[in-house]
Amino acid sequence: MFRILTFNNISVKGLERFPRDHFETSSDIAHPDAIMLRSHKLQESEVADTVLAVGRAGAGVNNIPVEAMSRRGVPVFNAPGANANAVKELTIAGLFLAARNICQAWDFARALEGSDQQINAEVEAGKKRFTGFELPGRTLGVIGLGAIGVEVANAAMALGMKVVGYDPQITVHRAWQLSSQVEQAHSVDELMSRADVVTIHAPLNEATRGLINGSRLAAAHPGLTVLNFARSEVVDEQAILEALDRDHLRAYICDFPSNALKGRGNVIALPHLGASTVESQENCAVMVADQLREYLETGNIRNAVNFPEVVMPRGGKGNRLCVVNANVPNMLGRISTALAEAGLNIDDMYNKSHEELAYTVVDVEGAIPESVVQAIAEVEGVLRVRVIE
Ligand SMILES: NC(=O)C1=CN([C@@H]2O[C@H](COP(=O)(O)OP(=O)(O)OC[C@H]3O[C@@H](n4cnc5c(N)ncnc54)[C@H](O)[C@@H]3O)[C@@H](O)[C@H]2O)C=CC1
Ligand SMILES: O=C(O)CCC(=O)C(=O)O
Repeated sequence: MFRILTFNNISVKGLERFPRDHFETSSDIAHPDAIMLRSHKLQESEVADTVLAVGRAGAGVNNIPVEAMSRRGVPVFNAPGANANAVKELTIAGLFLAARNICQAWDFARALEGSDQQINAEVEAGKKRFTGFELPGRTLGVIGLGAIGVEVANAAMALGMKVVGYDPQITVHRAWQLSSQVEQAHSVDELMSRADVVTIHAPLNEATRGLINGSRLAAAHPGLTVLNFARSEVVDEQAILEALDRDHLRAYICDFPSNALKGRGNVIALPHLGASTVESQENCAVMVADQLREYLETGNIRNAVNFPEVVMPRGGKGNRLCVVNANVPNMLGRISTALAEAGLNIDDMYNKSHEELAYTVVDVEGAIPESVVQAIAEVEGVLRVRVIE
């Protein structure tokens, strides 16, 4: 029986991927084998020693202590692309809200009082305050051309915008998906100097914290609009507010409310709704549940942010040994020596590394004695050993 501890509202469609005869899922489990969560800050919870894997039913993993999990030999899975359409749609909605001052205009209209004739008079007199701009010909700068950024860039092209993108680590896969009309910026500064609207779709990490700062805003076109559906900390919020106060920034549209943003006419802060569609919640939960289940049952790893991709079909009738170790020379030799010394014949073997970690899966003929597991666990650099029968 595998026990999955859940945080947040995980789609039932995802939880149903765990067969009840050998999986238990609950938000109240003392010694879980895995954790499945959305935005819960795992840094604030104790992660039990029994945890073999963590699954983020979403894209961003800044709410998970990934490095600490790596040191424990625990893969952290996410769901690349599974919520990209949802975030794209909300980002494009944010673009329209900003371009046409829709929220401010709606507030104005909702507050109108008097007879219909009086309301109509106020509408005609007041509407000039909400004059907006159209998108064709305007330039959208997209920072981060991954699953979401590429979809936003392509959608903006279809709306007639010019699009300039910046991503120092764009993958070949994403580059193929991107409209060939999207122009490349070679730096954030270049992108900001060319854009009328900037949208950020990069992960939060030390390189992206405060990416949109005071000096970058000052160098941007007057009247710039910033869309942030990534994470609140990728912008320097104070610098955003100061640029809004100077009317240098036209609007800030984001998914991350805060006290400082409250009550500002040219700020729209949504309650972290980017991925909140039925479809996206299902896609993310199903994808991550499948990955967790496969890892627990077979040791195979798909879409872990801190581990290599290792998928080896299960061969023979023997045991499978899964070893997580530091990515240093001769580990593979020491694992296979320990197996050979115990007279165990290897059916199949797969070893791959990712940054400082390596992961080895070995199918052997017959059962692996506990003494062999112990010997491998004691090899310097081995972080975790697991036998799957
Ligand atoms: N508001 C919401 O509900 C949601 C927010 N997000 C946020 O959006 C982020 C992006 O999501 P995806 O597109 O699915 O991730 P992704 O991993 O597919 O794409 C991220 C892209 O950012 C690029 N990147 C990394 N560092 C960069 C830098 N310094 N400058 C420019 N680009 C950089 C990467 O090379 C990658 O291509 C997530 O990490 C998460 O923080 C994601 C889903 C929902
Ligand atoms: O699960 C959610 O609603 C948040 C999604 C998100 O921020 C992400 O996937 O990075």
